[in-house]
Formats: sequence, C-alpha cells, structure tokens
Amino acid sequence: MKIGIVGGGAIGLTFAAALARAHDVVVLVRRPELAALLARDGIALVRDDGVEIVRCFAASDPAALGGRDALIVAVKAYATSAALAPLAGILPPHALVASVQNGIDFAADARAALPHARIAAGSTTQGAIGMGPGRVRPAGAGTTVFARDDAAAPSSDALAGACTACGLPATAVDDIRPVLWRKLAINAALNPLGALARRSNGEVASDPDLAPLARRAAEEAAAVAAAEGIVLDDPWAAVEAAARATAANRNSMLQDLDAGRPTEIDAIAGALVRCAHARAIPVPLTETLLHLVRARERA
Ligand SMILES: NC(=O)C1=CN([C@@H]2O[C@H](COP(=O)(O)OP(=O)(O)OC[C@H]3O[C@@H](n4cnc5c(N)ncnc54)[C@H](OP(=O)(O)O)[C@@H]3O)[C@@H](O)[C@H]2O)C=CC1
Ligand SMILES: CC(C)(CO)C(=O)C(=O)O
Repeated sequence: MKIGIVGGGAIGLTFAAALARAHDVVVLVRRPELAALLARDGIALVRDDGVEIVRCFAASDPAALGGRDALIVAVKAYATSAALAPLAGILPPHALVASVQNGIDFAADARAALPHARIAAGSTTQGAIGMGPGRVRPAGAGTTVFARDDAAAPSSDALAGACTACGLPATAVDDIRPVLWRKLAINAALNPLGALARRSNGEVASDPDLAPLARRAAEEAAAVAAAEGIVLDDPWAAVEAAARATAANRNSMLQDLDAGRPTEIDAIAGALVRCAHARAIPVPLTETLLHLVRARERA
C-alpha cells in the first residue's frame, strides 16, 4: 500500500517506522530541515537495548503525497486544518484519510479541509515519546481503531490490517464515536489536572486532592457523551485503567506546557464544553480546567 504519514512527531514516526518495513511510506513534515534529516539519517527508534534506524521517504512539500492510497494523520489536533488543506487537489479521489489523534473533531476538521476525501477518524493507545528531531522512543504497545470505510480500496480494514501486520495492532469499527469519547473522557480527566498539578498519570488517579477532581471530570464527560447518545459505562474505571497502564507517564499536555508548545486543551476540554453548551449540560469543572490550562499556555 502507498501510505502517507502526516506529521513526523512521536506517533507519526512510530507508525512510519513500523509500516515502512512492508509498505511504500512517505512522511510529510512541516520543516524542510526535518525532511532533510530524515532523508539523511532515517528514523531512529530508541529502545533500552539500542537504537534501530529505519529508512523511509520524508518531504515537507505536500506534493510528495500525490498518489498515496491512504494517509494516517498524526499532527496535533489543532494542526489538522493547516496540515490537510494543502493536500486538496493533490490526493487521488480514492485516498483514505485516517487519524490517530486525540479529540473528537478530526472528521469535521478534515472534511472542511478536504471536502471530497474519504475521512476515517481514529484513535490509538499506542505510546510514543519524542526524543528530538527524527528520534522516537516507542512507549508501550497499544491498539489503534479506525472508523470503517469500505466504499473503495483501500478500506479502513485494509489499513488496519497493514498496521497489525507491521506490529501495531489495529481494527476498524462501524461506529468510532464510543472509542473517541472514551479516550476523550480519559484525556479530560487526566491531562489538565496532571498538567496543572505537574503530576504523573498514576499520581493524578491516586492523589487525595486530584483523584476526586479527575473522577468528576470523567463524569462530566460521560454526561455529555450520554446526551450525544453514547453510553460510557463506568468512566472512572476507564480513567483508572488508563492511569494504571501509563502510571509513570507525564501526560502529553504536561509535556507540551513544559516544552512551551501549545496543548490540545481545545480539542479535549474545549470540545467537551462546546458539546455541553449546545445541549445545556453543566460542566463547571471542565470549563474551569479549560480556562486554567489556556491561561497557563499564555504564561
Ligand atoms: N505520543 C503519543 O504517545 C500519543 C499521541 N496521540 C495523539 O497523536 C497526535 C500526535 O501526537 P504526537 O506525535 O505525540 O505529537 P508531536 O508533537 O510529537 O508531533 C506532531 C508533529 O506534527 C507536526 N506538524 C505540525 N503541523 C504540521 C503540518 N502542517 N504539516 C506536517 N506536520 C505538521 C509537528 O511538526 P513541528 O514539530 O515542526 O511543529 C510535529 O512533528 C496527537 O493528537 C496526540 O494526542 C495519541 C496517543 C498517544
Ligand atoms: C492516556 C494519556 C493520558 C496517557 O498519557 C494520554 O493520552 C496523553 O497523555 O495524552
């Protein structure tokens, strides 16, 4: 399969390195110097027992994605429109544009940027930590789920099969919304609190001050999900399970704040607050966390 990876950060390079073993992969990056570095040195997969170099083609010119059958979008949620809009007129009509982003707005953002493309939202629990340009440490095996689209080839099942065969287990499902909302509830509970209190995921879920707040944030997310017709059974159990599985992790929002980068707060708490307002559901804690993280981003 001719696969394009949009975004050469932690998760993009993880998928690119895995898929490049069996497929024709092009990574679209934002900065020409990163494209040059990847072309020269390859992707460096950093593991405890050493560094593995994986070769693949990288470019900063969107034209490099012409002729791709499928894209996996791995930019931060706030960069979807900027990353995809230049691809209009470049992608072939049959191309499948899938995502592994956090948040629930990928389909709408991608559809606005590429009105004629086949869009498949998705989500992953695969972990990856950026170790500098072109270098990534795979951090914990997870699973990836794509929205099913079998209207043309390649289908989402075929893309998921390609990921699985390359060591990144993936499936396609008819209704992606419960998957996206479950991850949203986990991120809404752990990320802002961990980022503001500067604590690991395990600490957020066990600290006597933070855990009750995380639980309330998860319950607010579940209430909004319910109004959207999506039942999230025991959202706190889902948060606790995610916190256990990633106990030592400093969540991505905390890492972004520490690095002076924008966070995905708008794609997480912001998206929840927008849905809650539209359905007149009170989410006072999520709103408070949204404002606090935004203010912290500006500090
Ligand atoms: N890392 C992880 O373990 C997980 C991440 N995710 C999700 O995956 C998504 C990606 O996360 P992650 O890889 O960690 O983030 P990173 O910040 O490591 O990578 C994002 C990359 O996107 C690039 N980018 C930004 N704008 C563009 C553009 N217009 N064109 C091409 N590339 C662009 C950035 O380049 P530049 O540096 O030049 O700005 C950066 O390299 C997020 O939604 C995240 O929530 C989900 C599960 C786990
Ligand atoms: C699940 C969690 C909280 C793992 O760190 C995550 O998705 C993130 O950090 O954004």
